[in-house]
Amino acid sequence: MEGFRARAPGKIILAGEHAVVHGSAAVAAAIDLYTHSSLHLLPASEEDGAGAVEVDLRDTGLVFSWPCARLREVFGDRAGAAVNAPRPCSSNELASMAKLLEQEDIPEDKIWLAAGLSAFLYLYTSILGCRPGKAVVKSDLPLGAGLGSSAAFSVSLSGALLAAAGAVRPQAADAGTEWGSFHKEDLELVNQWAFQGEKIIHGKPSGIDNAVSTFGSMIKFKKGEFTNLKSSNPVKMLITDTRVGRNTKALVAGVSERASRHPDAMASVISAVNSISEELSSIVELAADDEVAITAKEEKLAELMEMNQGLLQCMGVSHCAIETVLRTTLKYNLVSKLTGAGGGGCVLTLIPSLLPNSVLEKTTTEIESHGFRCFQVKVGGRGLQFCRG
Ligand SMILES: Nc1ncnc2c1ncn2[C@@H]1O[C@H](COP(=O)(O)OP(=O)(O)O)[C@@H](O)[C@H]1O
Ligand SMILES: C[C@@](O)(CCOP(=O)(O)O)CC(=O)O
Ligand SMILES: [Mg+2]
Repeated sequence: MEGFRARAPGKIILAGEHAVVHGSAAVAAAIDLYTHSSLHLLPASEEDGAGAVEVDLRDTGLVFSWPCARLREVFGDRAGAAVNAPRPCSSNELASMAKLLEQEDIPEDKIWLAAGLSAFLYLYTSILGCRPGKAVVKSDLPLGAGLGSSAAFSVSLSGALLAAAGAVRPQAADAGTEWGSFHKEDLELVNQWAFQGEKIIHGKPSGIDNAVSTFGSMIKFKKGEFTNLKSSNPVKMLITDTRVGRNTKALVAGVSERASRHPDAMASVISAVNSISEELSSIVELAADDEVAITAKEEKLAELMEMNQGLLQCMGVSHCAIETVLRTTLKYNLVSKLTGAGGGGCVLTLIPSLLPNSVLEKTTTEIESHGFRCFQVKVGGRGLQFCRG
């Protein structure tokens, strides 16, 4: 039985989250934590309508399965309908999926999974129709913590599903690895489908998370368009997961509500964030080849991150756990900002290249004494990759 495996990275947002939903520029980079999706198509049974679509969500320990006949009742038989023309999920389809999922007895403490399951069902049936198959999803990322697990989920699933449908052609594996990529136009198709999945999970996504998860690297993103940033010096970040659960859809909606209550003030906040992202993106690309130049560059990045954090607070998306991390790192002269939707989740701390290891260790120990979890990631790596098996 042939298998299709895809992995897509999570991301950090260095500047511009939330404001990017309202048209501002933002800067994001892929990180070396991945969501893996694998897919096996099962032979269609002779008896029409037999077989099932199953998804095993390893991070939650839950497996869901729907008879193909039941899926045909909900979605119709749209096999191969418009694989090359991604289209949004209609409100009728969303309502039908919600009804289908009501019968699943999702545990109350995992009810947030319903959004991911709807995205799965929509992507699966849109790309492959209602034919039997089994998908397994597993992630290195904390889910719902600001590191783009929803985009990595939609991108890796779209990659595996489109490869199984024969709509994209995987390239040969890179030397020394089992992973290869896709041609640029294939990545664009994956990205468009993944955006439809993000819409189901986020409500009103900007598209930055699925773009960086698909294409990798570090990007400046504005109104659906993006450019690659060539960072000549590595950007080192400490990530703190506050472990405070939150939901991107609710936070994005909260910022929009604040914007409709205070349109002029919020327009100024969004415009200030745009200037910060534009300046940050040009600083990232500056070539700094001695210690003095590197330090000057890092000081500017830190100051911009600090200003961005202040504006995120203005938008109402900080949290007391985030503020605790900010206060702790400030004691060691280090600057932090939330990343992703905020309201809990993860915080970034810029690690200057000359920072003594002992200071980094002390900072980490003190942050973790509050019950938070710290880790480091590689920034700006590959996007979606694929292998068979
Ligand atoms: N590996 C996964 N397994 C199941 N659902 C997932 C997975 N990754 C993401 N999701 C879905 O995405 C949602 C989290 O997305 P979101 O609130 O945008 O946070 P983030 O993208 O920052 O992790 C989860 O509630 C779930 O519905
Ligand atoms: C808040 C936002 O800018 C980023 C959300 O990222 P995450 O889902 O919290 O990883 C929303 C978006 O751009 O779609
Ligand atoms: Mg998300």
